Amino acid sequence: MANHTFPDKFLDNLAVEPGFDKENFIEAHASESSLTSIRLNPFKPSNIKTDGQVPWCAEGFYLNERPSFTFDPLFHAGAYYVQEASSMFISHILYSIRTDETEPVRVLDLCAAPGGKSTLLNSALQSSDLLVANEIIKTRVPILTDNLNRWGTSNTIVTNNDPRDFTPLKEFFDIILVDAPCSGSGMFRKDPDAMGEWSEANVNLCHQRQERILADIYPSLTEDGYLIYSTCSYSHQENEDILDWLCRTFDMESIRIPVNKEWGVVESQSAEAKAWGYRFYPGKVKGEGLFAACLRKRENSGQSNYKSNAQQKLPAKELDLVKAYINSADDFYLFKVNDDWLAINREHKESLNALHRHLYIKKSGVRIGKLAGNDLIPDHELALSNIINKDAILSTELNKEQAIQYLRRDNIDIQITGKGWSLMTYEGHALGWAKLLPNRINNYYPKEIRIFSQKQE
Ligand SMILES: C[S@@+](CC[C@H](N)C(=O)[O-])C[C@H]1O[C@@H](n2cnc3c(N)ncnc32)[C@H](O)[C@@H]1O
Repeated sequence: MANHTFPDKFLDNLAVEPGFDKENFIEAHASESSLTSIRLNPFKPSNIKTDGQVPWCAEGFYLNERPSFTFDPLFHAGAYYVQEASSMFISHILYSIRTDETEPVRVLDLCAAPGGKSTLLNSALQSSDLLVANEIIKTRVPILTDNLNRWGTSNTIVTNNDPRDFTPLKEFFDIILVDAPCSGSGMFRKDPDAMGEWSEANVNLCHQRQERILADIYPSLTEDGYLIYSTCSYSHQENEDILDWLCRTFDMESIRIPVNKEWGVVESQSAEAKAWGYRFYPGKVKGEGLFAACLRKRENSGQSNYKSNAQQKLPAKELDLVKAYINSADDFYLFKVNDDWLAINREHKESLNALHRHLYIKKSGVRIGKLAGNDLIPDHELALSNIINKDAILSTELNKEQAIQYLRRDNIDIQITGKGWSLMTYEGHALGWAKLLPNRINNYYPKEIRIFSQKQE
């Protein structure tokens, strides 16, 4: 950080913000030490050693050293996600606003890739709740689906759409997270080179884009639904000014979120509407820069009809074959896309059909696989999912070295026991599939996500 200086006007602009401590902020950015934090997957319990809890997230933990995540099979199994600690505050907001968990909700994460906040939200949801994770940029969709596949839940749909494509889905989502594209100053400590790209002109452009995104998505929020807005920028224009614009343009009320004083989070209020915002400054919090706020919609955008009679006729024999691979199969809506069988929690069938009419769906629930005669060619998504019926399937437990060989798609040094499709597991967590043959193992770990690096960091 020593060779980087803050952009002109950046610190002057920040100096007027409540709770901003210039010296402390500069010192935090000058320090060489970087924070590493992970969030454990509640659906894949593990014994990962951690070094202290992230105060605002029960599943968030700091690590004193940054290990080589690439060479940790548990990372590939989805036992945890590597996430910056401040971001985890979004789940604190979700828990604060959601007082009745028996009432299912539809949640949209509009700007979702690479999926940090999608997996965070998903951890706080039940299978009867639906999470739609959307990413506008096509090339960023695969990383989002990979991360959600690793998380393993079956109540998630991934879409690849512009925010404006959601406008016709009137009153569809009960909770929308807009983790908006922003000028990124909150990441200066992690990525000092970003300082060179910062400018007031870009902050203004970001502000305009944020307004556009929010205007497009607003009709799809239900009356009394919650909008969670966040950025990793410190700029007033992208934060409190956006809250004022929302309250001026729409009928929305600000929601105050309880924060513990010891967390170091600064509560701010916008100038006009006095809407609450939560500012995270490195040096004050153990995390990077973040702004987050929550508002409730108080008007109705005119309901659309989402009832659908769409029904696929599915061959009963095939259906039975597929069901054998799923736990509590009757809880799922099974359907086919081309030759692939997929499963999503039964409650989400209508939502899926409604979304299908407006959006490009890239993932829905869990892809089970293809049938070839009486055999299932199982999909990688099924291996990582928490709906797989492990009793019906052969498993091969690997040690760390063998797991790395498997994740690289190398030959695995192992005595073969059994025959046919086998889950390859590490510490009991599935990594993917292999086919066991009498004298060799065919490694089916997906090529695109294999470990490419030869050297352990
Ligand atoms: C801050 S990042 C999201 C990080 C993500 N929520 C997470 O926690 O992993 C913002 C995302 O917005 C997307 N984006 C860029 N322009 C956009 C636009 N005009 N509308 C919607 N999303 C946009 C970017 O591709 C990026 O994935």
